[in-house]
Amino acid sequence: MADDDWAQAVDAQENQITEKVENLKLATGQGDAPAASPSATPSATPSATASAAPEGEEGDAADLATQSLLMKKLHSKLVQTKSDLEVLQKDPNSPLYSVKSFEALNLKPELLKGVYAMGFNAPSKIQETALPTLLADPPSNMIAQSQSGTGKTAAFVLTMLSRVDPTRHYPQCLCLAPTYELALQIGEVTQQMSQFMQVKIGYAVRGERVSRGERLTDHIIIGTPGTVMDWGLKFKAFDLKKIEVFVLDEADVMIATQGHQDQSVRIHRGLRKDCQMLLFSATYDEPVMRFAQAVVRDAVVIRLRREEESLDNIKQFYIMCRDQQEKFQALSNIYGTISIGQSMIFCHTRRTASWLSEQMSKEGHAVALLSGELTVEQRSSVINRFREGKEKVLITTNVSARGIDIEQVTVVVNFDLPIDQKGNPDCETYLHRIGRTGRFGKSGLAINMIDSDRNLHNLKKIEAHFGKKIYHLDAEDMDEIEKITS
Ligand SMILES: Nc1ncnc2c1ncn2[C@@H]1O[C@H](COP(=O)(O)OP(=O)(O)OP(=O)(O)O)[C@@H](O)[C@H]1O
Repeated sequence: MADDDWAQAVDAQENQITEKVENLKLATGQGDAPAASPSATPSATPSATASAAPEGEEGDAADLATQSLLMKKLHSKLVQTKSDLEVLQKDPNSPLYSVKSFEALNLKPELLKGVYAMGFNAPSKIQETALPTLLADPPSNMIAQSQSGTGKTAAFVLTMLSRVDPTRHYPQCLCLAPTYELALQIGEVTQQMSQFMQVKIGYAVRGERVSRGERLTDHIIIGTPGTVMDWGLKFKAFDLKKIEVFVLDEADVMIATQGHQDQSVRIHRGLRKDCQMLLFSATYDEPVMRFAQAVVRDAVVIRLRREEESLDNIKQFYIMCRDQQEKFQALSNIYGTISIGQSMIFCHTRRTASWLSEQMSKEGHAVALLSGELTVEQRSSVINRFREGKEKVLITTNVSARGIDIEQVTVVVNFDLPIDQKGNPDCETYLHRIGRTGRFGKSGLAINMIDSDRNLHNLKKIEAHFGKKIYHLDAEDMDEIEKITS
């Protein structure tokens, strides 16, 4: 949809629902705005406690945001990738620069010092190509996509900090994130990187207020769309026309969050045409691209492909069972017969996952349970313990484990097959769950527990989809079980 169409649609919607939205805003907790209070002022660092995922079992917008936050917290190190970088620019003939060092970017010395203080020695793969373009003059717009942990946040924070003028005391950079917690994470990175600069960061998130007539003196505003819209458009606490860099982070999560698209487009319309617009996303599909095109014109597009997952090094089996109890029995036989390093077991619901974890613990297995009712902090601690090998078995639902990479896992058990909302086999999730067990030349093992004709039918569909045989395994036959690892 063209920018103007978007704008018209947004206006029409705005006229119809202004009042309803006001009411809704007060009612929703997720990353949105309180009404302005006449007295309070925004503090520099609001305290945050990450919330647990909502009750629903499969992913909704809030859950996507929780996943993103978890990823951010887990990535204490850069994800190194060998995958290809794809660059699309308006003028394919214009030269593309790439840098191998931060010095080559001619950063302000105090910013360079901050980058090194964070332990960054050299730019990551996406930063090598993105940063020269991001920092060049006149500024270019950019759409950048790459998986979590590859250095996107650091790239746009560096861009904001290199463009900000700390001697001018008004907001010059604006960064939108889908939730309160994600905004705070970006703020933390900004604070660290600017530790040798005199830069003030303001958080336009729920719980932070501006008083009527107040003019913000922060240099960088990081916030959620609803609050930013209120501060910028309704209360005029800062001038959108003075923003030099506008960042939309987590575009894919943003899209899934009700109302954020419209609010972002409205904020965008208040900016100057020559404001540098940047959009970052971990995925790059139709809705993300439509959103991107609505807010970022003539952008250089940089994409880092995800490393391919394949089933080539993975032996796949299925076991027929009558019911859940029998599935557990079969699992017990397998764990009792072959020596398994670390394994992940996927269940369809939280209830099954916690039941199974209880049963396995009773049998003496060191089991970790990763489940949706844990807070982000608790989840990242479960994952870190498992990574360190403190537990050998990680039992989880699909939602809780989405996108989590644990390289040392060699066995994946589908206690329940992955299915989509219509009950059809979810081949992509199947590949994603087990594809990582056979990476880097290691051989992996995938075991599927089947307890109905429907499941068997789904399994056959998965088999046909990938063109890779899934062998039947008799869980009562110990000799046969022993052979699966040979
Ligand atoms: N050039 C670099 N050298 C070393 N570490 C880096 C570099 N750039 C980023 N990192 C670190 O790598 C981790 C991931 O970086 P970053 O958060 O920027 O990635 P991201 O792609 O934005 O991930 P997410 O989408 O989860 O936010 C962070 O711990 C960050 O401090």
